[in-house]
Amino acid sequence: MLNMMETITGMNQEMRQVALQHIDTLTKPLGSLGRLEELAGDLAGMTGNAFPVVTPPGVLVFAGDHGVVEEGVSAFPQEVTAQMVLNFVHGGAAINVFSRQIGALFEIVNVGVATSVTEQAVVNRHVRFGTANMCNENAMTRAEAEAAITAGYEEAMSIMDRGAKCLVLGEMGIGNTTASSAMLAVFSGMSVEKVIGIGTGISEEQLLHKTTVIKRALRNRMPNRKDPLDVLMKVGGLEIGAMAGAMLAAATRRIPIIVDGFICTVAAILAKELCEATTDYMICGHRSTEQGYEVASAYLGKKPLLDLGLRLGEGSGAAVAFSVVHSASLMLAEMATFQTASISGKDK
Ligand SMILES: Cc1cc2ncn([C@H]3O[C@H](COP(=O)(O)O)[C@@H](O)[C@H]3O)c2cc1C
Ligand SMILES: O=C(O)c1cccnc1
Repeated sequence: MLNMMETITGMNQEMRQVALQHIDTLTKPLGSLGRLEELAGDLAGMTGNAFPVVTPPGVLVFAGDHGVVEEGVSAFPQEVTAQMVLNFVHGGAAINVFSRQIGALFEIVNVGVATSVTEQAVVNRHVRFGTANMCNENAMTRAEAEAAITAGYEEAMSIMDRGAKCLVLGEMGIGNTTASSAMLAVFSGMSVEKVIGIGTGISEEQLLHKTTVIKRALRNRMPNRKDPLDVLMKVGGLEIGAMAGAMLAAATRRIPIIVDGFICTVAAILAKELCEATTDYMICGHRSTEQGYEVASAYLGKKPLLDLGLRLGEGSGAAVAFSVVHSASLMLAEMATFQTASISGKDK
């Protein structure tokens, strides 16, 4: 665990400045490409390259189940996780469509589905058959929490070895908004009411019940806010740990990470708690409408790129946001300067 984080250092500020200065010489009024300019500067700082390349992106979707679903916290039954894994294999999920659109390397990783998954196309990094119900016992052991993080770390290393220049991370796990809200309540110190949301679409009444369930779990488990692994093992999820591990790997390799919606943002917070410098490599792809997202993104200290009213997960919003990240990198690399295009500068 420790040596995973040893080699993570913050972004290269000098290279960021070099890129920003170059952007000011391009054929456009100063600052007129707004956040794309900021983003391009950040990409240069992350990669240490004045002309960063983000293609091909690598999409990793981690799947895991949640024992807490037996409390009735989701609108869908647990078996949907495994059924959606098959949908990913057959290419019919939203994330498949958007991954094809952006020419991504794609991998689905089973870290904790509750039933056995035998499909060849699914990478088997199975840690356990779903988490335990956090109301009654720890979601997982400390060793399992470490194994989930390691699985994510190693799969991210592997997809980067195969050429991925930017990571899009996603998840599938019925019940995982409950685990995410519980983790966020602990890390942010905010009330459960502020960090919950309707997930797959539960009713007002079910939302109240979900709040009660999370409060009970937090009271029974007492996660230690200062010990990120304790929070993950007591009230977290295997796919959440794996996404955090993948983020640590990307930061180690100076590869940009596009963070998806609510669940992925909570994984980003876990990665931040494990190693603060990891946040330098994160780009928040989109603003999820899950209520708790506001607290999560504020705690992470990042402003999402897109606001499309999405609340799906799977990495879908991050995959859509990839095109914006790609635009920023191409603008930096391909636009002419005032000098090369012989365009007159601004009148003094
Ligand atoms: C068909 C279907 C596809 C999904 N893809 C992502 N999620 C999303 O919904 C789940 C979290 O919501 P909750 O905590 O309310 O269960 C996660 O699996 C998340 O990725 C899906 C949910 C469903 C039903
Ligand atoms: O924003 C998300 O990641 C999200 C929100 C609701 C349900 N599933 C995922």
